[in-house]
Amino acid sequence: MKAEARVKRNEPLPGPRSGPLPGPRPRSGPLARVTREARPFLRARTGTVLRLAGWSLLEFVQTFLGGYGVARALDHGFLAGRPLTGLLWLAVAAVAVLPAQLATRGVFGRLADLVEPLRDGLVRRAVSRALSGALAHPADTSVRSLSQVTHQSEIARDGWAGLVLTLRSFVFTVAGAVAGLLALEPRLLLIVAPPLVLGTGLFLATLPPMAARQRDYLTADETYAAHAGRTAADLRDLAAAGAADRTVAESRALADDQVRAARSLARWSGVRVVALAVCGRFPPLLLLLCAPWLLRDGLTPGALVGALTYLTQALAPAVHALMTMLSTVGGRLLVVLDRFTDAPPPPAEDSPEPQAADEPPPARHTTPGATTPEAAVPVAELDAVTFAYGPAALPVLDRLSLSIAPGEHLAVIGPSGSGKSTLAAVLAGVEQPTGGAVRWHGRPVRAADATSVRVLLPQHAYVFTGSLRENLRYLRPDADDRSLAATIDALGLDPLLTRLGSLDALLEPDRLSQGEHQLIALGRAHLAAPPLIVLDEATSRLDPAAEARAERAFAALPGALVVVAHRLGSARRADRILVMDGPRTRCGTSAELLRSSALYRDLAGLWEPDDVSE
Ligand SMILES: Nc1ncnc2c1ncn2[C@@H]1O[C@H](COP(=O)(O)OP(=O)(O)OP(=O)(O)O)[C@@H](O)[C@H]1O
Repeated sequence: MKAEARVKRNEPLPGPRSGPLPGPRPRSGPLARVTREARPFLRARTGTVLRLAGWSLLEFVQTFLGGYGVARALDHGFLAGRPLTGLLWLAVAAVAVLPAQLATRGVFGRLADLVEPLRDGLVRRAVSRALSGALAHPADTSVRSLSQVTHQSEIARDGWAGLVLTLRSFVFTVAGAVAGLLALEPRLLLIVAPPLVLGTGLFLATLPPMAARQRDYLTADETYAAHAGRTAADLRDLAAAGAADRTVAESRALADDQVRAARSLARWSGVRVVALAVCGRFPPLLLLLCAPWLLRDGLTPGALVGALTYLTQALAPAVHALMTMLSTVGGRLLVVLDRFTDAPPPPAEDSPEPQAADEPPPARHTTPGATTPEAAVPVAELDAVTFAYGPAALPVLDRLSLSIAPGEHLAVIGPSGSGKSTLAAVLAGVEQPTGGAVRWHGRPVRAADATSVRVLLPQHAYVFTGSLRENLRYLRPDADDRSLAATIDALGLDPLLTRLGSLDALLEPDRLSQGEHQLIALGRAHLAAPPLIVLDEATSRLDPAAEARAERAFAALPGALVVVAHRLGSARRADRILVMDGPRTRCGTSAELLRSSALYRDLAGLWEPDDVSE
């Protein structure tokens, strides 16, 4: 069933074939991709486009009469000594505004037929993709799909509506102005056309690179945000694993990428401003410069003023509106539409099958409580430790004393908020106690000893882009292949290794399940084999059998193991159990706790029977 549900890489998205932007993602720029995919959408709506054009003709008439009326009012009216005729022509120019208002109503009526199908198609596509993604990546939650169904499809709809309105208005205004200039004096076109064509050409030339830069910028921004989010979530693990420097270097490189992308975008924006100036400001300037020569050569003053009316009242605002629209909303629209043309994510291989945990627990290297000189010194010790998250806060740990022998396996249990994670952090030296003392090997905790004495693994596992070998050897760079193989075998990492192909194949954290993240982090700690390992929900994404296997693998190491446990089975595997219960906190074997701790009796009764079975 699983194999059937897979989605092939670059397979066309399921969903409406006639909907907008169908098909796989070709290897071209975002503008070319979106244009190619938009063509069939527009072709299917030729009738709507023609009706929009029909209404827009009224805008053509308004523009044409705006300049022509002024020219005639001057030449045939006021300058010819016929003020009434002049006023009549001005009235014609003014009345032409009324049908244009009618056009606006008609245009808005038709607009919905062009805009809503786009939105519906995008939503259908995003939902299809989310469903395919969910089948291919059952463990993933797709924030992107949610954003596409809601936010991004709305941006696309609004952007598309704005673009249609502006583009339509631009085309008919320019056509009206050109027709007016031709009617007044064709030579006028020769003067204003070159800067118009040059500016428009320059502007159009900036579209593809701007679109690509905009996408680069967005990608750099998203990559940085994703990295920052992961870093924040894994902060404790990063600190515990001594990966701070590496993380800072990665963040810096990503921030540099972002700055580079922003600079490049800004450079192209500069070119666009120049295009706007050439297109909008140069034509009236040129016309004024040529005015003396034109007037001497027979151009009437009315035609000159009419031409200036076209350039300043119609052309310049239309060019400005179009360029502003394209560079703001247009850019966003392009990027959003391009995202919808993305191929669905490649399928995850089948997750590793849960490992059977039927092998007997391996022999322990060190017996807790043994009387060797080494065992006499606890690997970690809390001496009347008090810890509060602020001067006025109630202490989470209140004069807690605890001693962990080398090789001992301790499980920590308790209700939510009872302080299990806090204890793990204090024990691992990540948090400093407000009172009492924490000692490792009988000595006060020193930051310098951190990674050599203990590894703390919280729920969010730290996995970086690189090979499996690099990830596993992170805390022990000199580990040889035999040790690596032993760790892989002990933790059940073989299915992942088989899928990757080799220890040196590139491992991309985003393509791994959360369980695989945890297995890699566990493998790293296992290979390092420090004197103390603290697992704080570090196996929460593993099934009970894989969790049991991991805990047995750690228990087989010579170091001590402290596990914040959420299953009774996990607690029962330990040599001792610490029940966090405020002033009634108790520590002992399961049999002892059944007698001494009411909370343990309750928890043991509440936990599922199959938790105990393995
Ligand atoms: N960074 C923090 N700042 C302030 N209070 C905190 C902080 N972290 C934990 N606490 C509080 O300290 C108490 C103990 O939290 P802790 O996370 O150690 O409990 P827990 O037993 O591990 O809980 P859970 O099983 O839900 O993870 C809780 O009341 C919690 O709200």
